[in-house]
Amino acid sequence: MSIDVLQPVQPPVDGALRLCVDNLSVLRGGRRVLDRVSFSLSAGRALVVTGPNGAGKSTLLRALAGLLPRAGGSIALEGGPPDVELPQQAHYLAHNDGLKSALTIEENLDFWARYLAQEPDARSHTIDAALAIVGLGHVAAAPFGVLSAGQKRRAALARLLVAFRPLWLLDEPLTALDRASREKFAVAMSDHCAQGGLIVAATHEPLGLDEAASLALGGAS
Ligand SMILES: Nc1ncnc2c1ncn2[C@@H]1O[C@H](COP(=O)(O)OP(=O)(O)OP(=O)(O)O)[C@@H](O)[C@H]1O
Repeated sequence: MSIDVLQPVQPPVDGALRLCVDNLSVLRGGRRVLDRVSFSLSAGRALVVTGPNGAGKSTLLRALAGLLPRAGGSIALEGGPPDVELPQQAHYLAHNDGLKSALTIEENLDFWARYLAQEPDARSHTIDAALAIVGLGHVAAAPFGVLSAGQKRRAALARLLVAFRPLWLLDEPLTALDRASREKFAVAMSDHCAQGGLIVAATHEPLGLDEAASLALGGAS
């Protein structure tokens, strides 16, 4: 199978990255869902985005991932390679797991690792290592489609590990995870931050990170 590859991402200078969101406004269906949202996040830090249903958490993540246009304001990942766009420096984990039902978990992760065209980087995990971290080594050869809901989410989280991207954008990452899996993923998130990564996570539940900053969005619908 031949696949188009994204531009390789050079590892950022540790500690130099900073996500800066300034007066961000986003419309959905003509309605201003995000109105002049501002925050900044340094390398090594995590931001937990909270708010009631409809507050705009997914909208914020999609805008950061470059999937929704801005109605105003700016988004910048400062300190990274100037010729690489922000979405190519990010992993975006949506509600959808982003894996193919008919492919095995190994095949899915192999696709993502090659698609993301990672240069050799000590911060990327092998597929075996990523599966071990999320506790799916025993079902590596099973089609993604036959997994349980929690196993599917764990496979989606393994996708974050097989190619290093400094910025993780996570929409309800803990959905369907049992307690042990949540604890393991909390360790993976801490490790990512310790490596100079940044995390923006929308969640209704505690992420298990001790020192995460928080951003509360208002306005339910
Ligand atoms: N394609 C769309 N067209 C019109 N309105 C939309 C569209 N997508 C989302 N919205 C609206 O935008 C608002 C924000 O939705 P969003 O999914 O960002 O909320 P959320 O905070 O992530 O909610 P939840 O906690 O339920 O996941 C909601 O009122 C939603 O109905």
